[in-house]
Amino acid sequence: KNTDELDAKAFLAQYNSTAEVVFNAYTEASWAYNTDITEANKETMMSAHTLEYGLKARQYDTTDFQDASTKRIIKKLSDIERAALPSDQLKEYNQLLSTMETKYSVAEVCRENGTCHPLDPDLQKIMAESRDYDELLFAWKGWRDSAGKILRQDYKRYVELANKAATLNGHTDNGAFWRSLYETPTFEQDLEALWKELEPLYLNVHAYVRRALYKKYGEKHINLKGPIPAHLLGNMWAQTWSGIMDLVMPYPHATQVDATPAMVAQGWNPIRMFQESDNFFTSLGLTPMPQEFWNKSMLEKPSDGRKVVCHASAWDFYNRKDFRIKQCTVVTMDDLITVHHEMGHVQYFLQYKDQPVSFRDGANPGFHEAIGDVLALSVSTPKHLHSIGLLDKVESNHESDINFLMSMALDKIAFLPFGYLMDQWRWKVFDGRIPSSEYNKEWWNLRLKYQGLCPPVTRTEDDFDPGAKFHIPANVPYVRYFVSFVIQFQFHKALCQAANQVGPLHTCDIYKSKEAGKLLGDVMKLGFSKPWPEAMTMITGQPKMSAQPLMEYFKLLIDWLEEENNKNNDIRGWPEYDWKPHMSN
Ligand SMILES: O=C(CCC(O)(O)[C@H](Cc1ccccc1)NC(=O)c1ccccc1)N[C@@H](Cc1ccccc1)C(=O)O
Ligand SMILES: [Zn+2]
Repeated sequence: KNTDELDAKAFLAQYNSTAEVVFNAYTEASWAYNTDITEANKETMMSAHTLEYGLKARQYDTTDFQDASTKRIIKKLSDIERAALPSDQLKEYNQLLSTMETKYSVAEVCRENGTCHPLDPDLQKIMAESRDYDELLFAWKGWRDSAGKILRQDYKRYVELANKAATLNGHTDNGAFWRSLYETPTFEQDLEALWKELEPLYLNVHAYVRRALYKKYGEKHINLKGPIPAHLLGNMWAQTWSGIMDLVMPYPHATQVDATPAMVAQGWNPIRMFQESDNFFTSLGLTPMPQEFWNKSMLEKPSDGRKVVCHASAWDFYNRKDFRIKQCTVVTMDDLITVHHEMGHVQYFLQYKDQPVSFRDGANPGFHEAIGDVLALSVSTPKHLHSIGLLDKVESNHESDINFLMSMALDKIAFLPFGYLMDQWRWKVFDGRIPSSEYNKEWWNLRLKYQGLCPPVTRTEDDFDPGAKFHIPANVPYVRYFVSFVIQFQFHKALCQAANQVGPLHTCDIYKSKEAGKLLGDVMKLGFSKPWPEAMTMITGQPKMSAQPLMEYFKLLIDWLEEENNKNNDIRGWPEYDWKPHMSN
C-alpha cells in the first residue's frame, strides 16, 4: 500500500483535471439523450475513467495522512460503483437503465376514441383537476398499465446487477451503498424516530382529508374508518395533495392561497417563472444564473414532436460555466415551486463550482434537495405572493392562517410517508426481504401502512406499480426527499432568525436578506468537503436532523386539526384496513 501523501496529492490533481473533461463529455452525451430520446447514449468512457482512477485510489493507505480532504477524496474515489462490473454486465446494466427511463418517458394512455395522453402535461392535469371518480381511475390505472407493468422484468435484472456492483465495492447490497452516502451509522434509526414524531401530524391531516373526500365522493367510495383510494388525492402518486385544496379548504370565504389563476391571467410563461426565482436568489446576494443557463436550458416541453425525459432535473456540466435545467414547465403555482426546487440545485452547483470535482455534491443528498424548497417556503407566503402581484388581497387573521397552513400541509405533511416508504420498499428489494414475486403486494402493504391508501382497483403481480414512479426506473434514490422535507424547516427557521424576521415561522419571508443568503451560501460552498453534521451545525448551531422546526411551523394547524377531527368524531388511522372501495365495472 502506498503511504506517500505527496504522491497521493499529485494523483488527485491529475484525477481532478481529467475528471472535468470526462465528466463534461459524459454529461453532454447524457443531455443529448435526455433532450432527444432517439439518441443512443455513451456511458462506457465514464466508467473507464472511474475504473482507472478508482483502482489507483485503492492503492493508498491514508491512515497516517494529515490532509483530511485528501483522505476524504481517496475514500470517495475508491467506491467505483457500476464500473466494478465485468464489461459485459456493465453494458447490460447501462442498457437496462436507458431502456427503463425511455419506456417510462414515452409511455402514454389512450382513450377508446384513439386520443393518447402523455404523463406531462395531460395525465398530471387530469389527476390534479378532475373531480370525476371514473375519469381519475382511467388516468390512474392507464398510467400503471402503460408505464409500470412493462418495467417489471427489466427492474428484476437491474436489481441483480445493481446488487452485484454494490457487493464488488464492499457493500452488503445496493441499498446499503445508497445509505452509506449519508455517512451516518444510526441513519435508519434516526429516520424511524423522525417518522414516529411526525406520524401523528400525518394521521390528523389524513383523517381531515378523508372526511372532505367522503363529502365529495360518498360512502360507496370512502370509508371513514378505512384507507383512502389512492387516485383521489390530486396527484398521480398521492405524494402531494395540494391539487385537492378546493375540496379541503377549511374556510372557503377567507383568503385564497392559489396563485395559479393570477399567473395565467397575467400571462406568465416558463421564462418568467425562472426569472422570478432567479430574482429571489439574487435578492439574498446569491449568484445569478449565467447567460449560458438561459441559452442552453430546456424550460418547456419541445413542440417539435421530439421525445424528451420530461421529469425535471438540474445539470452540472463540470466545466464551472455550463449549468442547465430541463423541465417541461406548465404555468401553475405547483410548477413555480418546482422551478425554485430546480434552481436550488443550480445555485448549489454555482456555489461549489471551485471545489475539486469529488466535492461538487451536496453535504448529503437531502441538502441538495432542500435548498430550493427553503426559498419556496418564503415565496409561498401570502405576503410574498401579494408582493409579486399573484394574490390580490392578504388578510392576517386566524381563518386565512389556517387556510394557508392547510395548503402547505397538503404538500409538506402529506409527502412525509411517501418520502419515507419509497426506499423502504427498495431497500427491502435490494436486501432480498422483498422477492420479485411480491414486488406489488409489498408495495401496497407499505402504501397502506404509511400513507393509509388503498388501490381503487384490484392489483396483482401482473402489475408493477412502483415502476410507475419516475425514480424507480430512473434509479434515483428517494429518502433524500424525506430528509429534505425535515431539514428544510430547520434551515428555514435558522435563515429567518438570521434575517431578523419576527412573528410565527409560517409567516416568515427571507426575501432580500443578505444575512440569510450568506449563511446558506457559505454552507453550499462547502459542497461535500465536510461531513454533513458540520454543515448542519453551520446553519442551525447543532449537528442533528430535527422535526421540531417543522412542528413549530405547523403548530396552529396541528391544534386546529386535533380539535376539528375530535368535533367530527373522526378516528386517526384506518383500522378497517381491508375495506375496498366499490368497483363499478
Ligand atoms: O423528483 C423531484 C424533482 C427532480 C429532482 O430535481 O429532484 C431531480 C431528480 C433526478 C432526475 C434525473 C436524474 C437524477 C435525479 N434531481 C436533480 O436534478 C439533481 C439532484 C441532485 C443534484 C443535481 C441534480 N422531486 C420529487 C420529490 C418532491 C420534491 C419537492 C416537491 C414535491 C416532490 C418528486 O417529484 O417526486
Ligand atoms: Zn431535486
